[in-house]
Amino acid sequence: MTQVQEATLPIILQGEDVLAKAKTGTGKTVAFLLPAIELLSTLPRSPYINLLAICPTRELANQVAAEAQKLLKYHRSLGVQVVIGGTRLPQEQRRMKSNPCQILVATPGRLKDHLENTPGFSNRIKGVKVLVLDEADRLLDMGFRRDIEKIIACIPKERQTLLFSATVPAEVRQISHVAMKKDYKFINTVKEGDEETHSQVSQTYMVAPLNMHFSILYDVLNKHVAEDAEYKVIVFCTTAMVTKLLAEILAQLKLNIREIHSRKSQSARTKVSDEFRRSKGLILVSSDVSARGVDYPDVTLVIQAGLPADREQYIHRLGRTGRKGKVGLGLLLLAHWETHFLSSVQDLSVSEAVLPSIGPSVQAEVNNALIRVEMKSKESAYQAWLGYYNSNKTISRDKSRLVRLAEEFSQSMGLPIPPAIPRLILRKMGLNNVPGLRSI
Ligand SMILES: Nc1ncnc2c1ncn2[C@@H]1O[C@H](COP(=O)(O)OP(=O)(O)OP(=O)(O)O)[C@@H](O)[C@H]1O
Repeated sequence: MTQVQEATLPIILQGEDVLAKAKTGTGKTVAFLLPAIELLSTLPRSPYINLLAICPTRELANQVAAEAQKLLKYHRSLGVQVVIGGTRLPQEQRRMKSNPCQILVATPGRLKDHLENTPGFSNRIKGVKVLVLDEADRLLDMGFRRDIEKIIACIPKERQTLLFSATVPAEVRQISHVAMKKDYKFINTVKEGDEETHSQVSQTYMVAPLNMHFSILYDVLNKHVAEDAEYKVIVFCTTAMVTKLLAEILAQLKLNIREIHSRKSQSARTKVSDEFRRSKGLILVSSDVSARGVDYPDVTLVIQAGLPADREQYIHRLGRTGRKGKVGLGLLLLAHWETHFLSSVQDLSVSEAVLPSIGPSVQAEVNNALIRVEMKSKESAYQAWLGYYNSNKTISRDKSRLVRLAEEFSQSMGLPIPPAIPRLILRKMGLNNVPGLRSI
């Protein structure tokens, strides 16, 4: 057993509610599935759902269901099903009807959909004995909280609840009563004074002007690919559309690129995710859909380009490497005006790396690649970039500066004039009438 499994197993088996914090890649999934399955194996067979596990992303839900499937090898009478957004609802409804399983793994939106639209589902869910919130802090933050509260209102109060994450900010402990009994047990396997990240992962950051970022990324990736024949890299970007843009640029530069984000169809996401799990010699350019929980073995390098949403997201993204005690590398690439983020990770061992000197040939290659990338991708990336930084409290305070920075980003894509943005979108972002932005 891993440390978190050893620490939580006896307590969960006693029927207690548990909030557990353990570093990334240390086996939290088995830690909640194993005792939950043990409990289920003692229940009489019924058409009810007895274990409900909720995950913040579709890839993670698929992975947790696959892990459960493995653990059910010696419990043939138990079954697991997964319900996630982006797939056909009627298909899931038919599957649940023809083969009602006791274990359901779900993403919050689709689960709510079934509660509202699938006949008999709200009754089946009344059988829940164990509720798991995987990546609990994410599920309880503002983006998901309402859905989670609605779902919790539909399942029995008399149940066991398990919350797991690698990060448990103080606010999460305060609001955990939303899901758990007051006398829940908090199990923290990250020792006092120890970092929340792994010491075998070397963390560095670089600070450079935006117009150098694409060249730096290309240079760093090129060197890494040359140094490690078994390379397997994830490059995290701020938004889906910036992810798409970077994937297109790097693919033009002949790197072996795959792309994953919320604007891809779910079948494309699943295909890329499965391929990346199995393969080496690949670079996955990703939005935060891969930030948490997904277990891709042997990732050699994690790059975070631009400001991470917060400290927690930084830790989870970095945690895609260095899993199960393996070594790994992490690089955070920021512009000068993003360096305030560094204070939120100052207790982690993140050290500054020297900027690579970018030769004229690399610069020329990147410029050529930028010319070949479609205008539409650049326009969408610019708009998404503006939206992302506009939602960042520190940066959006000064709107005229925000517009200037967005113009820098646009120039870094080789555009002499920033693209125009639909008026409605500017209004939604609260940026209508801000000088320097063009609207259509
Ligand atoms: N007892 C064990 N011995 C060996 N390997 C294990 C053990 N338990 C789990 N694993 C494996 O360790 C890997 C990481 O586990 P898992 O994905 O559950 O980590 P995690 O702690 O949930 O990570 P994250 O915080 O990123 O979600 C998986 O490949 C899993 O199969």
